[in-house]
Amino acid sequence: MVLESWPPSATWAVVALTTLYIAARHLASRKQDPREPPVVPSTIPYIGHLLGMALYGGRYLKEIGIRHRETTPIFTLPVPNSRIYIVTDPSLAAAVQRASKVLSFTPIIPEVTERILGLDKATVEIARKNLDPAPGDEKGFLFDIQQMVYDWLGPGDYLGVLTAAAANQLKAEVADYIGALRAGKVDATSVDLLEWVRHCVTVATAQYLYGSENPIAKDPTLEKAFWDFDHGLGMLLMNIVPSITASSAYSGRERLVAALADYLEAGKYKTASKIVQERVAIALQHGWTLRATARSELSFLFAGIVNLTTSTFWILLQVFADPELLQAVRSEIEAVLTSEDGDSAQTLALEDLKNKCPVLHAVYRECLRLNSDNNSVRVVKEDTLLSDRWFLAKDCVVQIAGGVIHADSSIWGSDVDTFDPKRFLAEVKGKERQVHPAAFRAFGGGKTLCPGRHFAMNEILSFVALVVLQFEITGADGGRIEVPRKNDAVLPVHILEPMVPAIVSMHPREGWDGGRDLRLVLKRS
Ligand code: HEM
Repeated sequence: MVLESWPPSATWAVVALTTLYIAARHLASRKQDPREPPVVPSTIPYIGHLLGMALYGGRYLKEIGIRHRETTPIFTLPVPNSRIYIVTDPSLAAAVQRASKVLSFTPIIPEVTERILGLDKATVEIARKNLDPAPGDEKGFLFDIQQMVYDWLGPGDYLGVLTAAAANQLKAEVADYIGALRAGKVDATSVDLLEWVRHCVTVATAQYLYGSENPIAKDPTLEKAFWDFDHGLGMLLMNIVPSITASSAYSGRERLVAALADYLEAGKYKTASKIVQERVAIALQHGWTLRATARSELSFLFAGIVNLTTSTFWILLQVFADPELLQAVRSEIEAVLTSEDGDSAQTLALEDLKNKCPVLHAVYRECLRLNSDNNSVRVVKEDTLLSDRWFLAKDCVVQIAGGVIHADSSIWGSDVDTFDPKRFLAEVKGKERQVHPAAFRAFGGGKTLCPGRHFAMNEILSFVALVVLQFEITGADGGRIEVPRKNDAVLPVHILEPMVPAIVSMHPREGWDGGRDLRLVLKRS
């Protein structure tokens, strides 16, 4: 009888597959604990969310987040053998940040860096040691290096030293470019603004961090290698035969690592910035080889370049796209320029950009809000009840969805998708804060808050001021600049890039300085 009904009819096959599908979907969307955050099932059980993230990047998560944020501040995405808990509410984000003992980023750092930087097994073992030491315990490499970077880049004398070095290096890059424009060596009417900012920031950062012997100064083709590496990070992270599936990123990384390794082995780091010298010293104390240290230094170069580049690009584009805004920002900057009688230079005190240019500062904040879809990631080290309410299972992942929070109209207003620096003006002018402090997520938050944020602001404001003072920028045809949409269909590893290149016309602003030089100092004397 059984054989008589074989093979099964198409109807039976459909019924069986449908039943299987419903059962799988039901199983995948079951809560592990009644207090677990609401589960959002995927169309394809178990792997659907992973596929969605792989295909649509950060936009996938953002769309789900925006759909569910009004009903719950946190939800669960089931994935094979684990769960991803997505937090979309600033108060709950702050609670995640406070629970840093049980919700921690550090356990994932060794594996992420192994994949992205291509660390060898022995070095990963060193990186795994004493990640979160209790007081009195031996401290591991990651703990020591993070502590040092947070201390040195925090407010203090060294921050001033590095800011002055970076600003003067950028000034030199801009001066070189003005020279090339005046000599007719470059086409002023067709400039890819992001490419231009990338070039200035990459060359300047390599120089102020690694000195004049830095690998990019010695071999300018490494600049392209750097951006190839950056654009393939998502694939490197997946780590499926990266030399084939992420070939440009892989070969860019390996070329940079080889050049940095030669630089370190030749002792040239002794002419680098003090912070780089200290980083190398810490790596050596913990038993890293110089060749492995080259990989860690690539990560520092990356941290110093990528977010700074795209943030500066958006700020310049938005300022020059709006004549009134340009006028406001330019007047503020010109108002803080000083010069003594008979002085052959005007002085720009970098501190004044931060404290006396509220519109510039507000544009900076608004561009970061609009273009940062950053996710802060934590691993659940033990079963946890977040805010006494939400059950989070051990070994699962929590993500604070910056892209969702930055696009939340209940926080930022109904014009949330529009560029409007005014929303930050009151805050910058020191009036009462209108939004939860954890709602601004461009620098992450809690224990992983970006250590470079003070420095980044100083450097970006200086670079923008240099360009606003010295250039006229219009659309390529001489008309108004069109601001392209951001490309959010990528893994949001840094401030998002535009969907299409912004091609502009860039001319030196003649006569603005009365023939005087521009001197950059930290503070007015
Ligand atoms: C606008 C510019 C910048 C933005 C938006 C930015 C943003 C971020 C973000 C979102 C993180 C991860 C935080 C998290 O996971 O919660 C981070 C980490 C980091 N940033 Fe920045 N960053 C900027 C500039 C810089 C600069 C200029 C430097 C250094 C010169 C720097 C150094 C670092 C370092 C070293 C880390 C890793 C910290 C760790 O080890 O935990 N950043 N940054």
